[in-house]
Amino acid sequence: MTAPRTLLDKIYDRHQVADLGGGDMLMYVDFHLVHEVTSPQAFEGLRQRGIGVHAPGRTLTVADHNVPTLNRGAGILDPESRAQIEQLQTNAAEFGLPWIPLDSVDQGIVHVVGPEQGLTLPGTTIVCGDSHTATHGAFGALAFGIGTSEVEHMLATQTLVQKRARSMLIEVEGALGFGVTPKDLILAIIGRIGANGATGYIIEYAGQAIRDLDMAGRMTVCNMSIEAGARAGLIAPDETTFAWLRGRPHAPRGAAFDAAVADWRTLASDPGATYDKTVRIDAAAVEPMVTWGSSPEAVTTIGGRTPDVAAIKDAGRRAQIEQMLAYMGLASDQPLDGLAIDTVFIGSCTNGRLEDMRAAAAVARGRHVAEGVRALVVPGSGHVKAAAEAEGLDRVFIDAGFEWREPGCSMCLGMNPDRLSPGERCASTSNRNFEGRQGPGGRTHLVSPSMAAAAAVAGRLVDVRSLV
Ligand SMILES: CC(C)[C@H](C(=O)O)[C@@H](O)C(=O)O
Ligand code: SF4
Repeated sequence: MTAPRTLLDKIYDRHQVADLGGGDMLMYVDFHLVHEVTSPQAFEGLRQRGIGVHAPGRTLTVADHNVPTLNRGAGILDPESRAQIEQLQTNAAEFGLPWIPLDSVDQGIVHVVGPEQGLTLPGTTIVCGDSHTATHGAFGALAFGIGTSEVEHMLATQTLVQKRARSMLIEVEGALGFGVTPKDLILAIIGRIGANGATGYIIEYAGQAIRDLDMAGRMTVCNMSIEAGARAGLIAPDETTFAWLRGRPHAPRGAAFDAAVADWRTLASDPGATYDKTVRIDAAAVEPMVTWGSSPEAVTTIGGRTPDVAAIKDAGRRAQIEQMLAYMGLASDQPLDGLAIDTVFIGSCTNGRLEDMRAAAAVARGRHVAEGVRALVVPGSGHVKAAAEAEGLDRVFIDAGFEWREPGCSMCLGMNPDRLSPGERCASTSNRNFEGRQGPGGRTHLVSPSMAAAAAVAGRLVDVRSLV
């Protein structure tokens, strides 16, 4: 009898091409997603070496970070952004790779596009020159971000040198309470284990609360694995996964789909499989969360307060927290509920899916954005946008005073025109609150889509549960 294996072990075993010794393996990678930011030097490297792309059919190029979300027909005004996107398009043409044009309904944030197209499949390996590639782990795919030199190695060989990561099981038992979302769950997990809590690990999320999540929720959770330091996050594929994938453009079809499902069912971790570390979370204890600092671990419940600086014994830690509070324009021991905000951003690869749009629209419906607040809703892809519009969500948002934009990374990070001004305070559904992330001097509070919509209508951070 073979020893019980985890989902991660099974994916490693299926993809190991060669044992390189010293704990390293050469890993076959099934799919490579490529965006405009981390690929230019990789293509240049191939050009200099006079080599092509090994598996063009297992590669997809799409621009997302630098794309404008308004007046796209007018072209890209910023010369650097324009050059970067044109370069990706040129590279795709030169190396014979599929490219999604900016005006295609298929365009969107790479981590929304991959699953939507059925390119993200259980048991596969997926990489992208982007840290939030962890998103795809929601399907039981081993998906992780790589650096530009690895992008070049991938393009040339469809393989990577990898060390087997340590495994961490995060078991979330029970059910999430009313008004509590997958975003709150992952923020609570990061608050609990810390921004480096999973460094060196790949997390498998399991337990009733995880099984109960829809695919959008699972993607939200896996997306932020990297914010806990993990290389990747994984969730065992189940009926929810299979139903979501059926009929997707690149998923297997007909009998091949059924055969694939039979195989995918074998991927779940075996009973008795062991992990290097286990963390248990009680779902019922999770509340709507909001970050107060410039690290995702600087998080508390909406009813919570900023840390009481005087009570922090460790001088280094105290200095760090004082620095974060100063950047955020917050005092020690200050309540978060009621804090006035200037801007709201609903979107990103964390929360830019149809289910997120619906959650935000449910709060926005029949209400209005508070005086003086700028509120952006940015669907994660053209398909999310079209599906939301088919349900009339665009009207709900527009009638409520939100701006309804074209898909892209948008205000998740300041690489395109959607930015915060210095000192501006934003309730954001994105995944990082680092200093300057949404624009120099911008102050980011990470929240769920419903909490972001609640902040927009109230003009301040507020417990969404008090609005319903
Ligand atoms: C630009 C890209 C390399 C970066 C990443 O790796 O994640 C970005 O997507 C981000 O979210 O910070
Ligand atoms: S939406 Fe944000 S986190 Fe996701 S890929 Fe774009 S910049 Fe990175």
